[in-house]
Amino acid sequence: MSFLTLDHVTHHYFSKNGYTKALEDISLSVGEGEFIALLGPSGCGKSTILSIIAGIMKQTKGSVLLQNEAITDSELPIGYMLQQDYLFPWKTIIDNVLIGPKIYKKEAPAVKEKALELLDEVGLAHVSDAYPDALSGGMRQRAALVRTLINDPKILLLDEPFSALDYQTKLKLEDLVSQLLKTYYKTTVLVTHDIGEAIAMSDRIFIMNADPGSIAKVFEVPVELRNETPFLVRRHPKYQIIFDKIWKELDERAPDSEGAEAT
Ligand SMILES: Nc1ncnc2c1ncn2[C@@H]1O[C@H](COP(=O)(O)OP(=O)(O)OP(=O)(O)O)[C@@H](O)[C@H]1O
Repeated sequence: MSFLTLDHVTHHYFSKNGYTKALEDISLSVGEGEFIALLGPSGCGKSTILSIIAGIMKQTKGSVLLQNEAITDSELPIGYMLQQDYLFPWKTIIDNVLIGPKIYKKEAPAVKEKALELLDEVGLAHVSDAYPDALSGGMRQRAALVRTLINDPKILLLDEPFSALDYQTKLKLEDLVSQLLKTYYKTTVLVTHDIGEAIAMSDRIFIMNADPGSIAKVFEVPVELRNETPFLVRRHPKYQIIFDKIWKELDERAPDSEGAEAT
């Protein structure tokens, strides 16, 4: 059964520069606990999809359903993790993590205990009383992840969350995030430009067309890869096969590709 459904979603932007058809008839469904990735050329509407799922903006046409019902904002069903961590510099890590429960009046000793437990799981227990500027980029992103998870979102939206990190930190964080999301059985939509990251973390990968944004192709990541950690996926013999197929699909869609010019 579908947990998250986009049903014939179309979105048009109207601005002083005119009118942009950002998304055209997007239909996709994500199962509970499934991890999907959206890959596609710049401007194909990946972030627009996330904003619509998050309820930050309303689609022009179509519907977004959670367990077959329209999403309401009453119970914090969506968690968002972005390239920037947006931690408040004047608050300690634990207080940053507890912002959601505070806003939603769900502060309780048990929630703080859970927050400390999650910080421990991501290796940040020792800096719970530190301020964000004392932490490295990778540590800050881990804190941002805990800040999202403490609200127990039904869906997690990851918008290029590792793209500002150095390569080694990024690989380590992919492993940690992947393991944590599997443990908590979170349904996740990742937007990335990194094919390797999409393969390493996802169950299925949606390749998008631009102008207007639409789903071009869906790749299922082989089950043998899904059972590995993201770091080890990259060493699996099947990794290069799926990487090459996705590369070819994206290359055909790149604005300066020979394939695109030939059509
Ligand atoms: N606020 C806006 N007003 C007008 N047009 C917009 C707005 N936001 C996005 N667009 C346009 O909608 C289309 C989709 O944009 P979107 O940012 O969702 O793409 P994307 O795939 O996330 O791009 P990138 O990979 O570069 O982040 C683009 O043509 C973009 O120029």
